[in-house]
Amino acid sequence: MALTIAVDGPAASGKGTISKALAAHFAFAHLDTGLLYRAVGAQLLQGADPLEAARSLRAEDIDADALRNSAVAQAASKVAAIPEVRQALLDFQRAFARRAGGAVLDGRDIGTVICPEAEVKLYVTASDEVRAERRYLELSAKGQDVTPEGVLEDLQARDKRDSERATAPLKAAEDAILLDTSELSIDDAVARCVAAVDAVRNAG
Ligand SMILES: Nc1ncnc2c1ncn2[C@@H]1O[C@H](COP(=O)(O)OP(=O)(O)O)[C@@H](O)[C@H]1O
Ligand SMILES: Nc1ccn([C@@H]2O[C@H](COP(=O)(O)OP(=O)(O)O)[C@@H](O)[C@H]2O)c(=O)n1
Repeated sequence: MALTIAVDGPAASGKGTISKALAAHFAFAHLDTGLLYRAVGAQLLQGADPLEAARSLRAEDIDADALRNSAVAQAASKVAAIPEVRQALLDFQRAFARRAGGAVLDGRDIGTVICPEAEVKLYVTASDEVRAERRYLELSAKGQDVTPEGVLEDLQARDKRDSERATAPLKAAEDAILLDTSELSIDDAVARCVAAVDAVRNAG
């Protein structure tokens, strides 16, 4: 049974890790929608007009590794507050969600705006300190010049901007399953999500 799985949550909560694992487990396609906003944010940093950048974005041009740093993340959350930018990225995400073989999308507004009809919605959280520690370890392992305090500030500033914006703010859909991963290993978090998806598949 092909499903759409929507995975939302704040920065570095583990939603990408869970989404990738769900896609591999169920042989569904996966879209990290944050990369779309990061790609537009990176172009803003190079002086481009964000709306032009969003309209001309080609998914195949996105270089994920080059986009995973704090400067691009901040720029992403700024362009993400522009309603026309979100609108320009909407059709691509909706088309992806309807793929015949099943799809997992992760972001901020997947369960609320992009795929309100998704059969499974997960909202992944973890405490600020845990998320900052994980992101700090991730970025410093890649050789980036980051401090734990700087990473915590980056996450909190983005979460505030993402939650308070008027268009498609970060929030759990009313019918989302909430998962706090603060005290869960990756394997345990993924196992719970697989079980949640299986419950829907078996009921359907
Ligand atoms: N349950 C977990 N326990 C420990 N580390 C985790 C867990 N989930 C994710 N991570 C790690 O935390 C970092 C951020 O996870 P990621 O999935 O990229 O978050 P998000 O997509 O929400 O930004 C990654 O380095 C990832 O390996
Ligand atoms: N569906 C989405 C996905 C990301 N975003 C924005 O893009 C930024 C980067 O998203 P991301 O998912 O790559 O960030 P992390 O959670 O991985 O740190 C977020 O802070 C949001 O501002 C969004 O507004 N809507």
